[in-house]
Amino acid sequence: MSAITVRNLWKEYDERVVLERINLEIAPRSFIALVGPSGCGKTTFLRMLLSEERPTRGEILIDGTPIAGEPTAERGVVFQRYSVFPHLTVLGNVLLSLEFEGGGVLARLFGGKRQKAIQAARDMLDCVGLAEHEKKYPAQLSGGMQQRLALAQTLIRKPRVLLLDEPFGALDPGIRGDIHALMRRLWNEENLTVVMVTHDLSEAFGLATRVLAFERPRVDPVDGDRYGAVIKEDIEVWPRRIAGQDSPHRMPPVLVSTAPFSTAPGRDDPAQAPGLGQDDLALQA
Ligand SMILES: Nc1ncnc2c1ncn2[C@@H]1O[C@H](COP(=O)(O)OP(=O)(O)OP(=O)(O)O)[C@@H](O)[C@H]1O
Repeated sequence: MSAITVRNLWKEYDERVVLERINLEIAPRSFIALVGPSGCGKTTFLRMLLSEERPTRGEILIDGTPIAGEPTAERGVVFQRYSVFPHLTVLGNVLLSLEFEGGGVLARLFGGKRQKAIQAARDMLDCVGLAEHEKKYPAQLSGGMQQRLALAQTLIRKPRVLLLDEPFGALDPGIRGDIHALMRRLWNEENLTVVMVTHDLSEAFGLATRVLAFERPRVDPVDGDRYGAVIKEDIEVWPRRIAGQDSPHRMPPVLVSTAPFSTAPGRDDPAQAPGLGQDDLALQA
């Protein structure tokens, strides 16, 4: 389960109303796309789901329980900017995520636990198509590969809710097709409810089960900050997509890449394999 309930949510910054009267029921394993004009509050909404921002009014519940006041492992996030650590290898980045989960930045895994963690990290890298690149550093990866690494870092912690803030916005169209296929597969295979902010309508309709459009319905000509955005449109994508039953051939061909997810060398491949890093915790087992 990972149903999200949003009740009468408002967000104001000083006198500025950004969002108002947001009411929403998100079913478990939905894939929600948030679209809308720049500045209408999409990222602010996502940050409230993550607890990086607090609502001015209203509440957010996951499975009927109000969300914790700070980010927790049940909610994972991937941003447009690459969030990987440049001085760690691919494997080191994923393993560090598990070590953080163990209890903050000072946590360390030892012995059998560490071996298990390394195996789990390798399995996750295999899942996102980076198994052959575990010894490389982020600078040696393409943009698409770095975003796959960011996804692996987040998913290794087994979040129930995955929050994506324009995660593929910086990728060129060919690579986006590959990572869309990966995203579709992860949503189908993992037990995830996904909320994704995007400016790309074809991405929204190509991946999501439901598209929510935020917009300011009222404008005060004297006080532009008086009214916030609301959910103006709430569109269920048709034919209906169901997690675990979705397959690329059911989707409108114009909206999605039909290219199968591939780990073969090519445009999304890095240059060279580097040596091992002395400071990489993953490789000190
Ligand atoms: N910490 C903050 N303090 C004050 N104002 C903020 C803060 N964070 C966001 N805002 C304002 O809230 C509004 C909504 O911002 P937000 O980033 O959520 O919009 P968005 O829809 O995600 O925009 P974009 O599509 O351009 O990323 C903007 O006017 C922004 O300036």
